[in-house]
Amino acid sequence: MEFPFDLAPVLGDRFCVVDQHLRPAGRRGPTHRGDLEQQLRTVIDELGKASAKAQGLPAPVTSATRMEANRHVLYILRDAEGRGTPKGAVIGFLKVGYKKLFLLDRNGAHNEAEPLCVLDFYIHESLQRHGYGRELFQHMLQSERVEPWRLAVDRPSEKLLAFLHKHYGLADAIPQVNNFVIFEGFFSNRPAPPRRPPPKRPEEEIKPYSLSERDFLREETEPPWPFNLTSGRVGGSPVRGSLRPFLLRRETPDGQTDPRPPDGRTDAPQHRRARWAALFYFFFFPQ
Ligand SMILES: CC(=O)SCCNC(=O)CCNC(=O)[C@H](O)C(C)(C)COP(=O)(O)OP(=O)(O)OC[C@H]1O[C@@H](n2cnc3c(N)ncnc32)[C@H](O)[C@@H]1OP(=O)(O)O
Repeated sequence: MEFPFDLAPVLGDRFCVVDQHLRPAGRRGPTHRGDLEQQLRTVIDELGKASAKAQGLPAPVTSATRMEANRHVLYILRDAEGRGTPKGAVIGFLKVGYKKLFLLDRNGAHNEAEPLCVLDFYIHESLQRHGYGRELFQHMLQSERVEPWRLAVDRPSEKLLAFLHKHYGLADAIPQVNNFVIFEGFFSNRPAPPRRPPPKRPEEEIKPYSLSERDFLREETEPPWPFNLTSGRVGGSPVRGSLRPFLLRRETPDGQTDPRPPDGRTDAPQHRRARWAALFYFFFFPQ
């Protein structure tokens, strides 16, 4: 949608956000320039008219005057590359605002709510179905920090219903008695989208396979004396005992079992059991 003036100074950024003060956040230069303000009013009025025409409405629901009278937010998408015209063009707009509404839930119960509402949405006819609507909608969702299923939509057109279904999976409308449409999930505590994974931790030193690590595991599985006497033999249950020869004992050349650990340490199981026994007596029979 083209205008007879350069749109860059009027709208500022490619995504231009306008509230009731009609002063785009990204606009550079002097804040009060009468010609720019007038041009912005023209842009808003013309966009409102084009949207009304596209929807077959008798009068625009968006105009500069209506913007000033309400606390709505207008997201305007500008063709920043100025393709075809050096003055640039407007691709479309999306208007949202909070409204107090009585809304029915799935059980037909009335709920008072103040959701963010989609009030007017338009992409120029020549650019529809090119993904601009989604780009604009997505920008709004991020700026307003709202999930799509928390929105109420004011009398959506067939095109908008198809759009919401396609891009956000919103299809299951909860019937209302007013003109607003809400979707399944509006009242639910649906979880927020998954968080970004935490930053990767710096590489840790890779620990070599070592007996000391294995000792720690073994001591955890074996209770101290006298609680390890239940299996009928000193040293623990048959299950734990079945692993023991491979873990702790070695065959000596004369066929006897060497109770020392394979690394030559003298911290054999019976020594540890003796220490546990001493501790047990110290605590339970201090005299
Ligand atoms: C609360 C309200 O504002 S209600 C009024 C909504 N506005 C209108 O109906 C005005 C006319 N329509 C438009 O301005 C636009 O089509 C919008 C704003 C609804 C969508 O913007 P677009 O840039 O076309 O959307 P985008 O390209 O990101 O997504 C395309 C999808 O939107 C839906 N869609 C867009 N145009 C149409 C269409 N003519 N017929 C059916 N579905 C359509 C479809 O799901 C389409 O996907 P598809 O092409 O695979 O079928």
